[in-house]
Amino acid sequence: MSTQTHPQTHLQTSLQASSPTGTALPALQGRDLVWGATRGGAPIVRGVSLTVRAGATVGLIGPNGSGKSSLMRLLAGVTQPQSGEVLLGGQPMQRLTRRQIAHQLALVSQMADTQDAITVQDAVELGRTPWLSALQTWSARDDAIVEQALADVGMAEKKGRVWNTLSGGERQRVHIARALAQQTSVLLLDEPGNHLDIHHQLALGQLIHRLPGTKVMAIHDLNQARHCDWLAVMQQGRLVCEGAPDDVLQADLLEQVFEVRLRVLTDPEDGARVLRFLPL
Ligand SMILES: Nc1ncnc2c1ncn2[C@@H]1O[C@H](COP(=O)(O)OP(=O)(O)OP(=O)(O)O)[C@@H](O)[C@H]1O
Repeated sequence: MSTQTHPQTHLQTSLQASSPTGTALPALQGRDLVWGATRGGAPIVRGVSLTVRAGATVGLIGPNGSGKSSLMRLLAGVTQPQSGEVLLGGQPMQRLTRRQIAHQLALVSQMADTQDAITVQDAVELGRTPWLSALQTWSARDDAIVEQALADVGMAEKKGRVWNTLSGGERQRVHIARALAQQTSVLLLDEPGNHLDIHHQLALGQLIHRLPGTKVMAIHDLNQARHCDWLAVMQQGRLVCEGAPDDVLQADLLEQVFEVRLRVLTDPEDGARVLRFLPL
């Protein structure tokens, strides 16, 4: 597979471009998205187009402040682009109701918090809200889905705990459980490993990759990003490169985008490649 670099970037133009789309309808698509122009300044998201194939796990990488979270919020329909559009399952998002969006897409955002004195169980049950109505009231199936989501993130034993007594990592796991309970075909995760200890980071990585459906996650750990099917690289509000992880995570790109020097090591035990980063 090849990488695709984008016209705005100074990065070297890539090999032949291959579409991440395949033949199926993309699960999620951003078209020429622009957002967040400050007075007299450049927009924060600057003409980003990204196609996410159904069933793919896409990693969004880039330095601090490059616009990953801003792009995630646009793709989730939480903020509206100043120009461009987002298509969800082929449908322009602006024509969908909040409930229709919530049936298809869940977002785990960074720094989401609440002051409400809710329990872990209450927080995860919120994930079922889009599916409830006067005709569709809470059922045993909803209980089972919530229970499974709590178990998936290892929070079942703490389901009675009150939100403000939880640690940062526990809160993050509850956010993820709430999104899992929403049972959508598209899951957007903004730095899901944030606050998690190494055990829970690995467990979460395995869980995310086991989950069916389409996943887009902003991620800082480039060794973990290698497990995605596709990587998209943000720099100064632009998507500057995308492709298969091993094609994207090359020394020249890492030097230009992250200002680090790459060394690739091999684990003598299983032959796995490990990326090591050094200052330039
Ligand atoms: N609502 C806002 N108003 C003004 N500036 C904003 C707003 N949201 C984001 N920014 C700015 O836009 C830039 C991109 O922010 P964003 O959070 O999207 O980056 P990021 O790539 O997710 O960063 P990080 O890796 O640090 O989480 C940053 O300089 C940030 O300060």
